[in-house]
Amino acid sequence: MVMQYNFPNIRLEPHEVARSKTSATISLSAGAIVLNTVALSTALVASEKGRRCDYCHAAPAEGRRLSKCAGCAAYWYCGTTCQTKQWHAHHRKICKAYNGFTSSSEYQALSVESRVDAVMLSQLLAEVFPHDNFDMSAASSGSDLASQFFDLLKGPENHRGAAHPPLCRSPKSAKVPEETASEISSRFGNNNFIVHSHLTSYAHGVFPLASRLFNHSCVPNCAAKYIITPKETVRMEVAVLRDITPGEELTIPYLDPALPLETRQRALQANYGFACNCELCSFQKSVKTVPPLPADPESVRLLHARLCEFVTTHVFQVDPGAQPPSGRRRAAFDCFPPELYAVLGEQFLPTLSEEFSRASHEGPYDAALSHGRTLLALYVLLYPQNYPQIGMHALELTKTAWNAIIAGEQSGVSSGPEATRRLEDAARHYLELASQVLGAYGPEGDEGGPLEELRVMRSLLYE
Ligand SMILES: C[S@@+](CC[C@H](N)C(=O)[O-])C[C@H]1O[C@@H](n2cnc3c(N)ncnc32)[C@H](O)[C@@H]1O
Repeated sequence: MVMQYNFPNIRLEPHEVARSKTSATISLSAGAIVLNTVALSTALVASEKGRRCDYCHAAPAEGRRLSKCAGCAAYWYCGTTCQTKQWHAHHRKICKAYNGFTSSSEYQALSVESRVDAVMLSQLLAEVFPHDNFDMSAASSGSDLASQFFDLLKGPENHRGAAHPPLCRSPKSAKVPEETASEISSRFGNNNFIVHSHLTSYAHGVFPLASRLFNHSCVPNCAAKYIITPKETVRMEVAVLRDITPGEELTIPYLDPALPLETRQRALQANYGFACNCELCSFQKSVKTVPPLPADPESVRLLHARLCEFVTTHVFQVDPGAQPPSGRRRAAFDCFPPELYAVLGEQFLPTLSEEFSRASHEGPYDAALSHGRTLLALYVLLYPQNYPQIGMHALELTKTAWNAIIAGEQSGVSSGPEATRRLEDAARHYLELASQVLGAYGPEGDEGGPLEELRVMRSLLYE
């Protein structure tokens, strides 16, 4: 049966290599939500167990505690509503076996990430076949999430007949036939999302509609975010990052676009079976040799300064007061000068990020602001317009500039009103960028978070 998908403002269309793609049918503005969908199954990562409700993912309010399942003592809930819903959805088929399963050698042999997937696959099987009849034709012929799941493409590794992860099943539940487990598992790896709040990952989730609709690009024009509502299952919203014209394909990133080219290509090939040819990959592939970073600090400083200057000229005004760029992103890749190729090296971004993080916590603040400014330039170059990581980093820079002002005042060794004014200008400049980017991405995840922090910073800097 050919499934029909109808949505306002977007349309599924044939794609030459990816089976299908989703395109806009009307003009869309940055911030528009093109999909709002629920998960078929989710599983918290180990570090979040007991810190969030296993059903709705809400963290308990201050002074409140989660209560644990009396059967396995391994699932935690914010109340009986969530516990009952989870019990009927899948936990009744897993509870009695859970502890034996997680202490088994098969489970212990898995990587941390694969353990989460093994639990999620077990939950998903319980959910798709609530009566243990394992009738795949019935499960795939409806119009619900389960049938949408069966309409997904299989992952590349499963075409080679890879084994499915071990399954958790309570002794009284019927054993899942191998063929069924393999069939479901074959759509698992490449249709699996990392669920996050304020860009910190906390769970894995299967969202069949989102998987069905969106292809990958390392220069995506959309991004997924997650909406946590107490007593309900988590929802995914797909937000448009920039203005879109009718007919444009809508894409999301399957991985972090700022990862090194080789890492991205390897992961996309292994997990999804394709070679990415987006404009970022094409540009990075055209750079045949990435030179090592210069050894002497003065040359490194010059490299940072040139990167900031280049990005300011072509993409985004990194510093307040500079002339805004007139070019566009595409042109930035076309004219990226070989003298800057060293910044594309695998270690440049992680090292810079670490240096910024350390100095912004421990000081000195001028070093933090200097590293953070170069990191902003690199993010703006590598990530697409309004990508949420740019906004989060701009917010960190705002706070760092503010902390530098306060530290100067408190120590009594402030370097004068001119230096304070420059810091205030910088803080306001970063605040405006953070507001634009995070405003387009919109509310998501746990309560509070970056939008609340932006509100606080705005009142400190303008009131
Ligand atoms: C989650 S699905 C995306 C939806 C898919 N196009 C469909 O028709 O169901 C992921 C699969 O789509 C294909 N795909 C996604 N992005 C692609 C891209 N940029 N280039 C080529 N194939 C892609 C790959 O086969 C991948 O395993």
